[in-house]
Amino acid sequence: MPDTETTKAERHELAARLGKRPIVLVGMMGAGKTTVGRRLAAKLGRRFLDSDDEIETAAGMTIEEFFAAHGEPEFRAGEARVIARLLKEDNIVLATGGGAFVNPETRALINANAVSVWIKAEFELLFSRVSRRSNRPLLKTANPRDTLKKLIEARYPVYSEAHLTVVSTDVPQDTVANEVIDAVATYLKDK
Ligand SMILES: Nc1ncnc2c1ncn2[C@@H]1O[C@H](COP(=O)(O)OP(=O)(O)O)[C@@H](O)[C@H]1O
Ligand SMILES: O=C(O)C1=C[C@@H](OP(=O)(O)O)[C@@H](O)[C@H](O)C1
Ligand SMILES: [Mg+2]
Repeated sequence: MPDTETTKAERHELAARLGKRPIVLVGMMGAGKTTVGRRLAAKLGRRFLDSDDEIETAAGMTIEEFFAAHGEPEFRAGEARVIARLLKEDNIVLATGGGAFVNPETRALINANAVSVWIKAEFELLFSRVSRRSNRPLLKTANPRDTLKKLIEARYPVYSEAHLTVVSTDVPQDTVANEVIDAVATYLKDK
């Protein structure tokens, strides 16, 4: 979408309706939460935060190293704490790690304090993206395709509790970011 006067005006209106409330992106690994979130924040003049980045900085190690050193339960506890803290920030776009919204307390906190958006992508697209890099410890199994399928089955009902869903097909991240803006604007108009 070109950065026309109309879209600028629409973004202004969106900002007014949204106030300082965070926009939080949820969904499967590889959906594009981090890349789209960064783009979205730039478009809206908001600060971009990523729960995985915060954990990496606080722990002084990568997510992969964290899983290896401390295991998944400790990662999930840290993730929940980090997100609760970040949700107190104003004017942010927060990209969560794919498992964060599965935690019922985190999910309730996000939905009470932010506008949540499920970035939804179909299996083959997700798989092609996550298999390009090997930094997702949950997929280090004998059959990563099967693991990803099972995670999708288990998590889709949970992600559907987000306020909004934006389907990400194989289009540029900029397009997906604009679709999120449109979806949030429509949602807030109905409120
Ligand atoms: N719309 C898009 N078009 C092309 N590549 C994308 C798009 N969204 C994400 N990607 C790529 O897919 C991979 C996973 O994206 P990422 O933002 O890390 O997803 P998530 O944070 O949801 O796991 C990255 O290599 C990223 O560059
Ligand atoms: O789906 C998951 O449980 C995870 C997703 C990852 O984040 P992205 O969704 O940003 O890849 C990261 O938090 C960790 O590897 C666990
Ligand atoms: Mg991410």
